[in-house]
Amino acid sequence: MTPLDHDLHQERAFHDLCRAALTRMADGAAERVVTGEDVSASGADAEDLGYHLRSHAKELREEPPGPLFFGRLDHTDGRRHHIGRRRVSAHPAEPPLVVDWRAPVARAFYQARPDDPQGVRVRRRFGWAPYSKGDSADLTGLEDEHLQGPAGAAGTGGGGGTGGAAGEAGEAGAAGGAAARSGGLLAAEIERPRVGPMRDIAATIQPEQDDLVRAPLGTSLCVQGAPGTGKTAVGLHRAAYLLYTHPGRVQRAGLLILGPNRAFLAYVSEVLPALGERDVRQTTVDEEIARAVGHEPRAEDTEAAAAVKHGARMAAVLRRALYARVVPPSAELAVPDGAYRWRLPADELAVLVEGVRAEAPPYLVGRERLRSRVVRALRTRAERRAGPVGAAWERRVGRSRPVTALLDACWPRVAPEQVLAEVLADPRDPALTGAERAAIRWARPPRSYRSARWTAADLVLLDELAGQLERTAGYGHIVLDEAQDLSPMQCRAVARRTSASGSLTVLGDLAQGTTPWAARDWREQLAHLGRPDARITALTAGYRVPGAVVDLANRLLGALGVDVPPARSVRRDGEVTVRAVTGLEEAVVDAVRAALDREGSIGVVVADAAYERLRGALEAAGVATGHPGDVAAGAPRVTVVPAGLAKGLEYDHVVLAEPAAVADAGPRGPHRLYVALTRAVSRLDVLHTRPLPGELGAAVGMS
Ligand SMILES: Nc1ncnc2c1ncn2[C@@H]1O[C@H](COP(=O)(O)OP(=O)(O)OP(=O)(O)O)[C@@H](O)[C@H]1O
Repeated sequence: MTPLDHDLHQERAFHDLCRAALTRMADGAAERVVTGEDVSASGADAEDLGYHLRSHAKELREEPPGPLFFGRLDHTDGRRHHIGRRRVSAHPAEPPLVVDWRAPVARAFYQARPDDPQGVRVRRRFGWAPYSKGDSADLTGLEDEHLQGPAGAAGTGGGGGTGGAAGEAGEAGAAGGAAARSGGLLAAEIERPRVGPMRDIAATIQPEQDDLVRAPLGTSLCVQGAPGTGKTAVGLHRAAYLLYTHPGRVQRAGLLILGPNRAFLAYVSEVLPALGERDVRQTTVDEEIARAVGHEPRAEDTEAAAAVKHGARMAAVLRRALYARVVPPSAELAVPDGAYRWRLPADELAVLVEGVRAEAPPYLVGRERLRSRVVRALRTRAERRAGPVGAAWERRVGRSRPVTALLDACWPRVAPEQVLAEVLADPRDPALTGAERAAIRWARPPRSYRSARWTAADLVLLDELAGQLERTAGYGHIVLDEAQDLSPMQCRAVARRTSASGSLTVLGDLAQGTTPWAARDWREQLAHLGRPDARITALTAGYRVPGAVVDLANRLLGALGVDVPPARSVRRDGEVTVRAVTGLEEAVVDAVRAALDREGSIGVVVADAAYERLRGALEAAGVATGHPGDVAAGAPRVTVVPAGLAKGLEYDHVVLAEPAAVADAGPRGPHRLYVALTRAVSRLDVLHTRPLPGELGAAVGMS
């Protein structure tokens, strides 16, 4: 038996031990569900404890069948830790057999280097055969990196990793990235073909990513990351890390993941459950807003109207419209009280109204504040004449008809819909130009605000008004993906949902901004997000896109009008072909047929307007196609993706049909083309009948 066989044998036996321990943990948790419900003191405790035990037992039962560890640390002091996606222990009181990757002791797995070994002698990575539900995990290889010790330098022991990739450790990849340097198993994982939904990267998080994942809870971060640098992965792993590290605080305060669209959310939906976190809300900004305001968009804005409505000035416009109904009283207030009648003159009331208005509280808080100031003034008068009064008196006077009538006149209750309907029926705010007012003015105002048909941008404005009326309940932490695409008004909606002590993880790429209002500067966007001082970090090492594709995409950067560092790929593989063709449909069908001969997913990225035509051509040729984000088992391998939906998605093989049509679609067309070009994990086929758009044509000409 070779030393490698011996090690593999031992690790397999250890894995069997862990598997048995996990089964016992699941059985034990199930048993505690029963006893926990019996022994609790009160019904409420039993319910609470029962809930926690039940979800723990369920979690353990639902533990995916995959490998229970992916790494091992041998420390110089003799300690040894296996590291996996969740803690496994033979007994709760004993040290764990497998340490959760989020535990402080696991950090060195991601951060230790030969020049900073952090007490680690050997870092071991494991290679596992691909597995699916119902299979037991099969250990096929391992790879040791000696960070210190007799050899004194990094190198491999073992070998025989997944896909025969081990044994290449120490080789510096084209980009010289940490991943490329540190071995075959890591490179094999990064270059693995994509099938089904996005997977977690707990086994291969890179040091610069780990720094972001483990940043303290109170730190708001902004990650400017080139395509495929792992922004989304970092955001999701950070969410899992925060839930593990501060379970009480984060769960109580709430954690929210916001992504760009449903297809994207479907693609990433499996990552958190695979990391043991099943109860995190993942939604889009638009859906979150629609849910909060209780409306669906039922009308469309013109481009000009949407641009005005999404602009930052609308916050003040709405505020002015809302506060226009706060007016000084026209007469004195007189409140009957038994034999007395307490009075406050109009000028004194006007001072109270102005005082509250100047404090700028949320509108409805202001109304109540005015009520209590009025009552306090009445109380002073009453006590001067009739002696002390108590809380019951204050409550009675505060709710009396004259006081409520005064409030209704000076600081009336109002619904967000009412204010917005007034603004859109007759926009007058001087902060808007005549053209802007004309753009948002309703052509045919509805009879009542209740029957208004709101647009998507209107919902954002309703949400803004709701936030001006009452403080919005905030989350403890929000992970916001593709944040460059949010308008100032959408940013404000996110800011409102972050509690005062809460924090944000803002992920995005200014070069991938495709909405008309996409940000060009992070500091500005962060100010709209209410976190102007958030730490901005750039990620440039790309784990998705092969070097050849990155080089091509980087040539477009100059034309995108944003200042971002170019990406570099840590991948050693990848192919790009650019072909002028005469019939686009036939060329796409041929390219897809050829791609189907190889492993992995295939995305046909097309201009939005060409979606039906090219999808029809593929179906007519007998090629089954799926929808973006359809990651269910058995979904077709080929997806036709309108460029407008391509954001955040990835496919092994991308066929990009007619880049000029993608680039021509609106002022942000070149940014869309940049997104489309950077979806390929292994191979990119560019097919064109029209001349390639400027920068791309020049890049191809040069290469
Ligand atoms: N450390 C890593 N190890 C293995 N795979 C990684 C690592 N980091 C990122 N990846 C993979 O690279 C791909 C791109 O990651 P991700 O989607 O998070 O990037 P992104 O920066 O959000 O990209 P984009 O801006 O283009 O949407 C994913 O398949 C992800 O799993």
